[in-house]
Amino acid sequence: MELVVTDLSVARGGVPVLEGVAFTVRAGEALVLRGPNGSGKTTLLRTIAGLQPALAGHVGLEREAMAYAGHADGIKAVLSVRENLQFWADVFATGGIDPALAAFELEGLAERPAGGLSAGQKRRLGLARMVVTGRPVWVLDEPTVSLDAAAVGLFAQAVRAHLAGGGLALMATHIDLGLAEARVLDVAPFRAKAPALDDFDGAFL
Ligand SMILES: Nc1ncnc2c1ncn2[C@@H]1O[C@H](COP(=O)(O)OP(=O)(O)OP(=O)(O)O)[C@@H](O)[C@H]1O
Repeated sequence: MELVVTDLSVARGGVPVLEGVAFTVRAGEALVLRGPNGSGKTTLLRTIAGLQPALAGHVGLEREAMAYAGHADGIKAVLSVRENLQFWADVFATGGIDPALAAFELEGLAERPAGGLSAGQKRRLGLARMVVTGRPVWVLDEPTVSLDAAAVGLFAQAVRAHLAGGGLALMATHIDLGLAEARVLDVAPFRAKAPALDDFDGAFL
């Protein structure tokens, strides 16, 4: 299993953001995307996860291999923590949810309605969903937002376990996860160039 991204160009709102992005992430590896606000990390992750079309280039893995966690946690507020995870286990036809509850220390919150959780607890539940999917490729956008230091440690542990099990992870984050083994890719060199104006005067009309 490997994620091979070749000459990928991505756009937001029809405007090219990054172009010529290329990298490979192999089983057991994590790649962290870095870059300033607005540099295109979210757009790149969404494109790789198949949530929006690419302008050009190729993602060498099918969407079904990936589990994506974006800024929204994808939580059903009226369901309990346990019911939320069971829902995802049913959707992905995977086994029990206990390892996911344990990985993010959610056992004590299992019967609580998810809508009443704190922001960090909701994020822990959203990340526990990744464990439940059983999918080998985790695509994570700012996974540690709202997490305290202890929960960041739980997340790093969960990623390590995922890699050790033959999975791989691609994530955008501004903070140091303590995953020394993760490679880092700065997206800034891939910034799309502004298109050349072929009608300079017309641009002012
Ligand atoms: N609808 C839109 N039309 C045009 N440009 C947009 C639209 N929505 C977002 N953008 C721009 O696209 C660029 C890429 O945004 P993106 O969210 O991918 O960046 P990011 O690297 O994830 O940023 P952050 O670190 O702040 O999360 C930004 O400059 C943003 O302002």
